[in-house]
Order: sequence, then C-alpha cells, then structure tokens
Amino acid sequence: MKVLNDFNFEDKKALIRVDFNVPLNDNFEVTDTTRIQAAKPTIIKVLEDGGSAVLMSHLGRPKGERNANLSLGHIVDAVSDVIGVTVKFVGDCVGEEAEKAVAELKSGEVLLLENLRFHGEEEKGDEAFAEQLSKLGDIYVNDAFGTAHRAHASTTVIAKFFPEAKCFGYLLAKEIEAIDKVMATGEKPVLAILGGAKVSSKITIIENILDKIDDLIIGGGMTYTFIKAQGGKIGDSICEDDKMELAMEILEKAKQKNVRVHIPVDVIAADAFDANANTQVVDVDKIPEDWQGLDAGPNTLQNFKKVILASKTILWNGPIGVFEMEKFAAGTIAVGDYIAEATKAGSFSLVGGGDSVAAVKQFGFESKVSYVSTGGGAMLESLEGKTLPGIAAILD
Ligand SMILES: Nc1ncnc2c1ncn2[C@@H]1O[C@H](COP(=O)(O)OP(=O)(O)O)[C@@H](O)[C@H]1O
Ligand SMILES: O=C(OP(=O)(O)O)[C@H](O)COP(=O)(O)O
Repeated sequence: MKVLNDFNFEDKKALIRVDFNVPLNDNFEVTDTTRIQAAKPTIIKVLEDGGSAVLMSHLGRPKGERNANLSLGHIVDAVSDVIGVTVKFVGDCVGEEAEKAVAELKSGEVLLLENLRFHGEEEKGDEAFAEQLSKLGDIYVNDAFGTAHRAHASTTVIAKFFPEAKCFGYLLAKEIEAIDKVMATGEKPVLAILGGAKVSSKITIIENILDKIDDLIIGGGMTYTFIKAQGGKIGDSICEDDKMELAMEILEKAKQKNVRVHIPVDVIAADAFDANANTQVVDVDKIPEDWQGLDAGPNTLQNFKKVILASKTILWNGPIGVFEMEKFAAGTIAVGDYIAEATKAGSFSLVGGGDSVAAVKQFGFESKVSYVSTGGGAMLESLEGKTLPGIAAILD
C-alpha cells in the first residue's frame, strides 16, 4: 500500500475524494469549516509538490437529482479561504464540461467538482460512472473519512481504475491511526466512555470493544437499561426494556474478560424532560416515580474522574447527560474536563461518533483532546469492528 508521501505530484493531477458535507445556514454559508480544514494538509502537499488538485465530494442527500440548495458552488469561497488559493468550480462532476475544466487546470490550481450525488450512479457504486470520474486525475487520493463507510463510486469503486496510483490522504491516515490506537496499539489501561441515549445503537460497539479495553464507563440514557435490569428503580428514565437481558449479558461478558465496568451511582433527576424542570440528586437505583435521570450525579463524576485520570488511552463516544439543556450539561462538561486533564498528562484521547463531537465543540474541548474524528457514522462502524469499504479499496 502506498501513502501520500510516496507520491510526487509535480505536474500531476490529484483526484481527491474529500468529505465536504458541511453544514450551511439559510444564506448557504458554511457554518462549520472543520471538514475543509481537515482536508487542507493533503491539498497543500499536492500543490507544494507542483501538482494540481481536483476535489470531489457530496453535499447532503439529493438522491440522484440536481438540487440548487445542495450545490457545492455554495462552498467555493469557504474552501478558497481555508486553502488560501482561489478555487475554481465546475457545474458537473463528470462529462465534457468537467473533463475540459480538468484539462485546463495548471500546477498550483484547485478545482472543485459539483455534488457527486446529483448523479444516482454515485450511491449505487456504478462502475461506468466511477470510470468517468477516474478520467479526472492521474492519482486517486481518498481523504474522505466521513464517507469511508459508504461503498459509493467515488469512495470505493473508483480505486480499481488506479491500481498503482491510489492512496489515503493525510486525514484518512490520521483517522485510521487514531482508531488503531484505541483498538490495538494504545498504551494500557484503555478506557471507553460510552454515553448517548440508547443501548441499542451502541451494542455492537460494546461487544466489539470489550476485547480491547480495560475499563468501560457507561453514561447517558443507556445507564437506566442497565440499572433496571439489575432491579433498580428508574422512575420515568429512558429505558429499552427489550434490551435488559442483553445489558446483563454485557455485564457478564465484561466480567469474564476482566473489563471493569463503571456505571453511575447517583444522578440528577428531573420532574420533566424540560430545560426548566425541577431537579434533585438521587441514587441511580432509587429514582422516584415520575422523575427521570438526565445527568450524572456528583459521586458518579468523582468515580469517573478517578478512572479517566488513571487511563492512558481514552475513547469517548456519546454524551453523559442531556447536554443540550444547561441544567443537565454538567456531567458531559466534567467528563470533558477530566479527559482534557488526562490528555495534558500524556494520555491519548479520541472523541468520535454521534453527539459527543458536538458537545466537545460546544464546550471548547476540541484543542484539549488528542483527536476529534471528522466522521460520525464512519467512526461508529469502525468501532463496531467493520472494515470500511473506502479504506478496503485503497488497501486492496
Ligand atoms: N439521561 C438521558 N436521557 C435521555 N437522553 C439522554 C440522556 N443522556 C444523554 N441523552 C441524549 O443522548 C443523545 C446523544 O446520543 P448519541 O450518542 O448521539 O446517540 P444515540 O442516540 O444513538 O445514543 C443526546 O441528544 C443526549 O441529549
Ligand atoms: O456527514 C456524514 O455522515 P455523519 O453525519 O455520520 O458524520 C458523511 O458525509 C456521510 O453522509 P451520508 O450519511 O449522507 O452518507
């Protein structure tokens, strides 16, 4: 397998799959440039070598039809600002118009193609469409981690047209390395902190990860399925009754594998799922009827702190409480603080998948953890142990 640094792009055209699926406001302005920033090092490497960059991405889910609201034309200025080069744009991603724009591209220039998903063939992984795309560059670079779990034409199928000239970009390589640290090569003790609303969306991750970790913190809404399964009273807290048996199985498996499981002992209970609800601190297994646990309590946070500070490798997926409401954000903020402290002391920390990334950004922890993933679904599937098709296509 070749890496980006194996290539010299002088006088070459790099066809780079990026994930510029970025949020836009009502004026079609980019409100978060993280994913553009993340792809910048790869693009700069190509330009500094004396090559040119052809960027391809999707935006939203236009389902194979042109949709002016989802044109990548909206983001050209933002990409130009971030890269520091005036980016050219072409109104299609395949065909004569695109081929002509690529042919006219000079060294040092960047061209952004129109939304790949305006063609239904992209998501179908259509081979003829992938072949058309492949005409637009000499070397194929996949730097779209956020879309690496999709077996689409531009992320996966296209690789076969570049048997000797394909590689990961720096971002994708960095994402793979971060996951690898947690799943295989990280210093022990390895800790996974799993929160969020539902057990059901995390089961496969828990089952896969039990073999790789020493400690597991369970937080957020998932907590209550575990507590009820053990006979606790959880009041009105969120619970998946049909997953209680599974919760017990998970605890048993963890025991067999010598994984220490840390579950909240106390919680901030509320009399309604509401930002202005009345609250009280109660034991997690004695939540009064009509009350629901919406955040971790003070004793729980002290326990979590000890575990986090003793860990050398930390994965965080899913918030600890309903952080969108100020009254129930303290647990998520505290856990972010402890992870920041552990990171400062030399531990490796990865935040990825789901709302924990939003929480980390909202509370300003982004620069205080080792790595924040740019992929939601892609990160979750990686943690589930799946080989992502976009990654496999480069490795093949
Ligand atoms: N105790 C709780 N009760 C209800 N929802 C919770 C609780 N703790 C966290 N959440 C919610 O979980 C959501 C985030 O879950 P996330 O990790 O993205 O995925 P999933 O919903 O699949 O678990 C957040 O919106 C947060 O408000
Ligand atoms: O934003 C994305 O996914 P994510 O919200 O799971 O991180 C990717 O661009 C993939 O988009 P898709 O889920 O429409 O294939």
